[in-house]
Amino acid sequence: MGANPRQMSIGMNILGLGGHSSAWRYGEVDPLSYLDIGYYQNIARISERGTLDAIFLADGPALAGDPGGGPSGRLEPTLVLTAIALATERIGVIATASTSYNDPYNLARRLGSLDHLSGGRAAWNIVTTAGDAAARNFGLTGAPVHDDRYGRAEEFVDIAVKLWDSWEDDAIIADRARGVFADRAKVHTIDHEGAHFAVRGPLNIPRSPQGRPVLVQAGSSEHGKALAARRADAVFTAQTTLEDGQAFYAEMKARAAAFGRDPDSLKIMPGLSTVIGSTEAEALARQAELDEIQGIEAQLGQVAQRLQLDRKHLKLDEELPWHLIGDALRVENGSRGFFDAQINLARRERLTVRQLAGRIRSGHRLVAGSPEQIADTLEEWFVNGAADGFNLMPDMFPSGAQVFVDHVVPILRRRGLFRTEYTGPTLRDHLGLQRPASQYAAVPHAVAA
Ligand SMILES: Cc1cc2nc3c(=O)[nH]c(=O)nc-3n(C[C@H](O)[C@H](O)[C@H](O)COP(=O)(O)O)c2cc1C
Repeated sequence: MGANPRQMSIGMNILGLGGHSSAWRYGEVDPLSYLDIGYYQNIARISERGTLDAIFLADGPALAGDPGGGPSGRLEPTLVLTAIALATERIGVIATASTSYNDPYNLARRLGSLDHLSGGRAAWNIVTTAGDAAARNFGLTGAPVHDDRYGRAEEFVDIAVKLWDSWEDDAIIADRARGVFADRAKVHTIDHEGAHFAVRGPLNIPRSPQGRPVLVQAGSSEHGKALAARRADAVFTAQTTLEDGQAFYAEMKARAAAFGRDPDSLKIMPGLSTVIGSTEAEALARQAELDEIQGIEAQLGQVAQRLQLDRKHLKLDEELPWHLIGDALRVENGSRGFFDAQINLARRERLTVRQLAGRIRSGHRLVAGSPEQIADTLEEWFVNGAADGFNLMPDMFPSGAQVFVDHVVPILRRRGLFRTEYTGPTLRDHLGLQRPASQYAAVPHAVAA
């Protein structure tokens, strides 16, 4: 019997009412659905019916964008994902949370609790949060500089892992007769003293069913890649061309190996924005209708924001103002990952601003096509060393998730590229990741009574 064929992982990224910023105007759901837990639970049930790996929620502790232009706020992810976990049985739940605007003990506790409540299906998408809007909600005048954000993030993640490990797997005894609930020698203080934090521990909940929540990292700068290579189980990334995807994939696998890790223990999951029709023509018509509703001005505003350019410098049918696009310093306040992905695409293909706006949606590669064409592009990246899986951003919910599950998943299954059923209860099972042991196992160091 040969080894199980390599199969892709697929996440469903519920971005508001859809990846297209005008989804709310299309009328498929009430514009306030992004505040209705039933809306999220419905998409999660559809995605679980398609045996997807996880529901993913992006996040930032600030109102993202113009409140007048559309539903730009977000409910707090761990609360939404708890309700999703209780409405589903297998699908994973990935919560984005910032290392810049949280503290390690409370966040480790919140995510550890989600992992317990979901039966081992939780993950943390680690971000450092670019932009001044969030900073100003926490007493700062602007975002901490990129290097400092990541210095804090590295220490933050190490503390969270120590806290999740602070109860060994066999710490719980629960012997009613003898009145012994846990083995004190297997519940450890972590005694962390670092540049940014001092945390004694232990965590006030035992180790979770999958050992620890899965760690996802989103951010493709040098610092982002270094953190992912050392610590992450998966990387959510934003490459827009197969070549860039292959280069990033090879680099990340090599970086993980350089930390002594099995390269397969780090899953590379590029984002993909989709518009799916029964034919390519139908998909393109749907995209054109949404773009028409949105208007080119709003699309240009998104390009300008991601490239940290003033809108007035963008000329619709000309190339980007290359003389204004500097080097890494320009993304001090943005995301290097998104910046590079768009610049590389525009430069390589000499795209006009209008063409670039039509190729990118929610910061990611946009493909509009039939179910076969969507399956083809997923297969192309998966078999050609550019992805272990994908984080999907359909143009609109719930129809965008429904059509993927009903028409693309069956094709992927027929091609042997995707599971037909869940083979285990935890998110680590879905992603093919090992269950990590506690770093304190067999360490003679008991918590002070
Ligand atoms: C694919 C991808 C997804 C991201 N999602 C978020 C998010 O949900 N919230 C957030 O604050 N930052 C998000 N970011 C930005 C970074 O995680 C983070 O804010 C960081 O400052 C910039 O990352 P980078 O410069 O390493 O790319 C994302 C970045 C990438 C590449």
